[in-house]
Amino acid sequence: MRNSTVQILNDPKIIVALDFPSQDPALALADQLDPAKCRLKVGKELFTRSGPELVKSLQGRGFDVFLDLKFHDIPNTTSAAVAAAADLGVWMVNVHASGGEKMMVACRERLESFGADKPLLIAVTVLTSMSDADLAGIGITDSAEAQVSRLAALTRNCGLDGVVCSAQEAPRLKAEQGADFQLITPGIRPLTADKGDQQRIMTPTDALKAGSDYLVIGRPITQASDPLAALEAIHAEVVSV
Ligand SMILES: O=c1ccn([C@@H]2O[C@H](COP(=O)(O)O)[C@@H](O)[C@H]2O)c(=O)[nH]1
Repeated sequence: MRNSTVQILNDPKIIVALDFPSQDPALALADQLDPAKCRLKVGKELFTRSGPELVKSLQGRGFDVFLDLKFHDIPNTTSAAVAAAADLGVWMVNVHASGGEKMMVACRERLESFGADKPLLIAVTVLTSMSDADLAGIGITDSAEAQVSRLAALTRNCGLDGVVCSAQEAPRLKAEQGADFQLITPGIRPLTADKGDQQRIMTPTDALKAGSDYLVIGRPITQASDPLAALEAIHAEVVSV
């Protein structure tokens, strides 16, 4: 069962991406962090190495976990995968919106049996590492903003809780899909941080002002010389937005 205590008491907006190669550095960082100030994201590398046990270890430390495996497969396979994530008691799980309507509806329906313990189900629109030119390279001639808008509308019509998008798209999506449709935004970069491979970026404060519900932040925290200080600085910046 999901630990909902933290969620009831408060609603941390920062999700720290634990993009580490193994369990030890991930837990070492988690042990410095406060579940009242952040949630944690487990992605493909860490989950492939350390799996459900690592998720359980993080939950045992009081953290809500976003399992960011971006499932993209046929409806039967993907819905079984999100049910497996729900069995793990994660707070949030995701699929790719480009998997289409039948896949997303199958996932939502499969989670209904989990009742109040079901995780939030969200869909990735256009990866924040992609520009308009990158989209053209895969045959999508619309802008990233237009493609995100189209996939967000599809996601909402399928009854999911929200999308992963860039904070740059947040004002348009809030206007089109409503305030309750959750926007989870990676590509967050404090002014002094390296952009790295991200294309559609925004600062933490600007992202919240634009309408982001949750900020996914990895390297600006995990690669900082003092990760705890980096998180504290971002937390202090956004707590009053
Ligand atoms: O569109 C997307 C979807 C997921 N991500 C993930 O978020 C973090 C971002 O990490 P940074 O180090 O802050 O760039 C990472 O785990 C990605 O897999 C994304 O960036 N964009």
